[in-house]
Amino acid sequence: MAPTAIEKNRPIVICGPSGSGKSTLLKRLLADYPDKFGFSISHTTRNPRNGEEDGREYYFTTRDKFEALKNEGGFIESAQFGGNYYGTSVQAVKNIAEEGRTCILDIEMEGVKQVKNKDLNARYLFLQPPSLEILEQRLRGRQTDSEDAIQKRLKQAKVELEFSKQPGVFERIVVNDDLEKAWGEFREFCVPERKREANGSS
Ligand SMILES: Nc1ncnc2c1ncn2[C@@H]1O[C@H](COP(=O)(O)OP(=O)(O)OP(=O)(O)O)[C@@H](O)[C@H]1O
Repeated sequence: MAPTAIEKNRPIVICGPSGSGKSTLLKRLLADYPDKFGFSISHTTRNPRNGEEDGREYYFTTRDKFEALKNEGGFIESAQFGGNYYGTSVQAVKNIAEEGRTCILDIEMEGVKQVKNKDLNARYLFLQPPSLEILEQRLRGRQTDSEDAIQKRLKQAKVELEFSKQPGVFERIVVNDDLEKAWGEFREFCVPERKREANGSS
């Protein structure tokens, strides 16, 4: 039987503490392979703003439809902000595979557990900072977080590092010490050699 889109284009879950370098590596991946990857489009019950299109920025939906899909287990995760629902549906991830792209899910620990409960055939990579001390330096260095936020992130990082050690959760752990080395390992996981040689056609 021919492989399904999701079997051919397995989604990639990237998880790692805040400040471990996920955005840095993902930015490089998308710049180097602009046609290969995609991000799923979220559902929302909020109204579209001027210029927003259904299926581009969001899948716009009603509360009733959102709740029905949620009750059917159609969401990987969902949350409420400002009185509106937002969520990532299983189908939105499958849609990226059907377009011939690999869906990237940049998610935290709870999200990883949710994805594992869905039939998404995902591959899981954990990005690990070299140490908590270096993670703290990097969080301070990027100058985007308050002291309070840094402390919260470090506390959560400890929980996530423990989680990453559980056997069978992550297929690959990349330590982001030297950036070039981490990039090489990250790219190898996301774009295995044989696919690079085939120029992305396999
Ligand atoms: N190997 C590295 N060596 C030194 N600095 C690095 C390295 N990798 C990333 N950084 C720096 O560390 C900081 C945190 O990286 P980044 O913002 O990519 O983390 P993140 O995992 O995406 O965080 P968040 O989850 O909060 O978005 C950035 O300032 C980045 O430039």
